[in-house]
Amino acid sequence: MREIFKAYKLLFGFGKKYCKLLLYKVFILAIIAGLLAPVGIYIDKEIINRALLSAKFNNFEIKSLIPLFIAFAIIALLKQFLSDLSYGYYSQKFQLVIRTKVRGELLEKASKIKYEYFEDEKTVEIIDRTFNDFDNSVRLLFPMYVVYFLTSSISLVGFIVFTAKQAWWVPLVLLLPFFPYLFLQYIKRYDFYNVIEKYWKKDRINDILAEYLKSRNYIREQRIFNSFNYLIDIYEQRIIKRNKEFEKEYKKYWKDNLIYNLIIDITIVINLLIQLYMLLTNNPNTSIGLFIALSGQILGLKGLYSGLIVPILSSVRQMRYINFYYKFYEFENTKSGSINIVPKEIEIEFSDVYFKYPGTDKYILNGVSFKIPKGKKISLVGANGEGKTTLIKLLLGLFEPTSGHILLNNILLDDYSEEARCNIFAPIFQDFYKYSLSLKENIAVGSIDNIDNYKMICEAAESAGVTQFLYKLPNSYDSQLNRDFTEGVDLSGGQWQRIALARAFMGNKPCILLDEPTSQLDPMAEAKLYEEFSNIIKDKTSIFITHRLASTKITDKIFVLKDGKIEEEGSHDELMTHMGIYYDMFNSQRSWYKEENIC
Ligand SMILES: Nc1ncnc2c1ncn2[C@@H]1O[C@H](COP(=O)(O)OP(=O)(O)OP(=O)(O)O)[C@@H](O)[C@H]1O
Repeated sequence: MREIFKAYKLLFGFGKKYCKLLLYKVFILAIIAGLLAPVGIYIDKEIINRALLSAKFNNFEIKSLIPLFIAFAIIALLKQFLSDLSYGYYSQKFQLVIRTKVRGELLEKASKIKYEYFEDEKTVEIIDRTFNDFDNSVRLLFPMYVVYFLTSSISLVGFIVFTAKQAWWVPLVLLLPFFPYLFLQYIKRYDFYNVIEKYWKKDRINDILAEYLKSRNYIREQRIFNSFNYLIDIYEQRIIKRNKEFEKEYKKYWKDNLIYNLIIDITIVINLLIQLYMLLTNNPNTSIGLFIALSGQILGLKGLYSGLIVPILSSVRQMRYINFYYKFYEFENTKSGSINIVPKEIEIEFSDVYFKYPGTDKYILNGVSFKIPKGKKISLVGANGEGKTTLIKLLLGLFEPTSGHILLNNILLDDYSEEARCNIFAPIFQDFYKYSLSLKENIAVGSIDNIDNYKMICEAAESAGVTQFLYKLPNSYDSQLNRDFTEGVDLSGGQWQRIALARAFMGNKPCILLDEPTSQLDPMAEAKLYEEFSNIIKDKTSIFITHRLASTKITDKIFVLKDGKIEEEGSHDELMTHMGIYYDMFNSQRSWYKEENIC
């Protein structure tokens, strides 16, 4: 219960902050809607009693009934109007506020939390559900449940007032099944919600599979490999299995509901009989009018009960989603030190760095130590999965070392502010993002502060060779990329890679980190880029991850990563003389090139 109050405090806080008036309007509306029930009973009673009286004495006077008829019509219309206003308008409006303002707050928080939360399944669930389920829960909790609960409570009070006048025990009979009904519903429904929760993980896996079946990038491969039917089969089998399990739960739920409904139905009959008894025994506070008016309401007792119970019970379920919101806000923000200066030159030092990914036991880095002097360029090589990209992620502060230190110009990396770090490093990963934005924006994301610096964007594009295909684009730098929009243009992998490179050249950052920057370029383009590279990166400190060992020649030194350690270190010639891992790797590639030449 405390959690529910806490959640409503949070929601009313949003309401107060973003739409104060709406908050008040909802409460006023709910109170009016609640009052309509007892007022309706009174009006119905009066109309029937007066009509019967007139008929008895044969002096039917329509005039005296007109105000009552008008009130009757107003109540009937108002009921519908208030319901539409509440569920059709206020509810949507509040959700829109949540979707825009609160989601904006969530996005801002997401931009600050440590990157590691996006790579751990447990925390990914929290992020996913905060974004997807939270605003839906909010819509239900407010205004829906609030209106539902307030309206039903006030209606019930009206009911109690009318029936208590007949005899003190009549409202008790009315309320008698409420508590066992609430209790049974609580236990069973709670179970049912627990079952639903278990399916989140399975549903997520299915959703990911469904995404493969409808997303352009995946469909191409499925067509080529003809794996479409196989994936559809898996998807269908999973869904059928899930639905069967779910069906069992629904059946159980339906059976339980039969019992609840029976309790309510028996209550309805008992209360109707009580009203009849009151009428037949000439109870002074009963009349035919009241009997008919109350009977109508008693028949709707189920709605009244669910109006009281559903908001309470469903609120319990919604708390799970609201809890995701709290957990999300408990995520630590990326550490940001106090040093705001961006040095012109950077020296990088890893000192005995150990690292394992959060939630895993295996050390990916096992005591890595090295130093890259200012302005020097190194190649980082090693077999797949040796931890090259991981090392870059650590250098960027996306993850923190499990132990050991990373220093920039002899200062701990953590001591630099986040902003400074962003302005020091220009990283390009293998899986860089292809934004459905204009070419200009796609380049400028590398240093978004320079989005309007046309000269810088052009220079970055020139350095990365983007200008070589610029003439093919319909609107030059303003061309929309990707085919998500009708006017969008598709580019080749190599062309995209050049754009990604251009991002790295934005903002004149002192340290460039390139993770396989030329893997998609054709050999001539790659060779040319290497030629130009020294000029482009000039005095910048650079780390160059590559599997094409020929490219290591443009760097000053080569580090070979093996079993989480720098196993070899030196120039190309030194490592070749050493005849270790690098020597073997280089020779295997050399022989491959030779064979190809022979062909
Ligand atoms: N978020 C993560 N959680 C757990 N393990 C991870 C995560 N990301 C990567 N790994 C693991 O870390 C190891 C190193 O991965 P990394 O991408 O750094 O290798 P790499 O040397 O860059 O490989 P490649 O040459 O294939 O790009 C791999 O075994 C990988 O499975």
